[in-house]
Amino acid sequence: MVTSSAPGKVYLFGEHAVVYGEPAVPCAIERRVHVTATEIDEGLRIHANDLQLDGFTVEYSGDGESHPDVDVAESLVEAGMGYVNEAVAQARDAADAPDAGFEISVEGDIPLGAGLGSSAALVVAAIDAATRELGVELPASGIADRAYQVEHEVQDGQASRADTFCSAMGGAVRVEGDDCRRLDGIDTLPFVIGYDGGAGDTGALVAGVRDLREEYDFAADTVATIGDIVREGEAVLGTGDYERLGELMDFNHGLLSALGVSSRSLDSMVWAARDADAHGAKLTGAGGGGCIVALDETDDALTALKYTPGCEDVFRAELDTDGVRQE
Ligand SMILES: Nc1ncnc2c1ncn2[C@@H]1O[C@H](COP(=O)(O)OP(=O)(O)OP(=O)(O)O)[C@@H](O)[C@H]1O
Ligand SMILES: C[C@@](O)(CCO)CC(=O)[O-]
Ligand SMILES: [Mg+2]
Repeated sequence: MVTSSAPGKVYLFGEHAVVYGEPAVPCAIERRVHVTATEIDEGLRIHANDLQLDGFTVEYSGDGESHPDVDVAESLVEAGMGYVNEAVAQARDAADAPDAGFEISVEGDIPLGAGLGSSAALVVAAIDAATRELGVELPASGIADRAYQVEHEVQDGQASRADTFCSAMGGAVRVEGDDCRRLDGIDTLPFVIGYDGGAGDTGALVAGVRDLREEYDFAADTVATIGDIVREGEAVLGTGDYERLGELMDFNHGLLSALGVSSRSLDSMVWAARDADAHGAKLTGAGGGGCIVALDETDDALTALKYTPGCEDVFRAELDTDGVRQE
């Protein structure tokens, strides 16, 4: 039996534009998904107690046609099964053990579908735990690569390497197409996260941006401008100039909003943080609902968000310099 964990992330800059080859800077945060893998004779049995609806938890067999006997949206179940099935397939491939059976248990403290990269953390931790259980130790970069294949597959070809690379490596990273690297010397950033309790449909949101980009040259320019913000931002990152970083985050949020991926609750959390004198604030991840990230080393944005209608949870998220690890 092996347990591995991997962190979620926030985007300092660059989500959505990264899908079109612009750079992005995601940062791992100290919120993790833990996956325990135990080799069994055959098949795949999954325990996912976080996949809850109306008090039901989901347990299912990943093989065959059987679906869990609970009242959960089919799409949720399919996605959940897809991530674990494909992660296990990657582990079997890496260990050259095509028939290995697994019992997999998943638990985490990353809200699902909220822009904090729970799917990437799940896939990265699952590949690490399952390969180790089979006696194979992959380097973090190898896990990142395989985890990307899984997200790409499950999300119908609409995934960048950003979430999976960040979760596998930890820290602040820079991703531009296939070029992925860790940014050295960034140990701390004062992230405050506001969560509206909702979720966005990543596939639909990415498709919406793609359509706008195809329809309007100025939407394509907007995506390219996000790339300019990222290039400016990465130059500022090492200096610790939070004032300028925040200004660039604000600009990035405005452009994401123009691309149609913000929402009323995300906007009101962003404004609550700004009104409380955060250096800057923006949505993180696919958008549509879920989380915003603000930069503030005082408790002011934290307190303001606590009293913001539509904000269900607010917490500080330390930058996690550790990526995937065995527990
Ligand atoms: N702890 C968990 N247990 C079971 N399934 C999980 C868990 N965490 C994530 N998942 C799977 O990942 C899906 C969420 O992935 P999705 O990409 O939609 O959102 P996200 O990764 O949280 O946010 P984003 O990709 O915008 O950063 C869930 O619906 C579920 O299938
Ligand atoms: C919206 C997006 O840029 C980030 C989702 O966390 C999609 C991706 O990069 O795969
Ligand atoms: Mg995801």
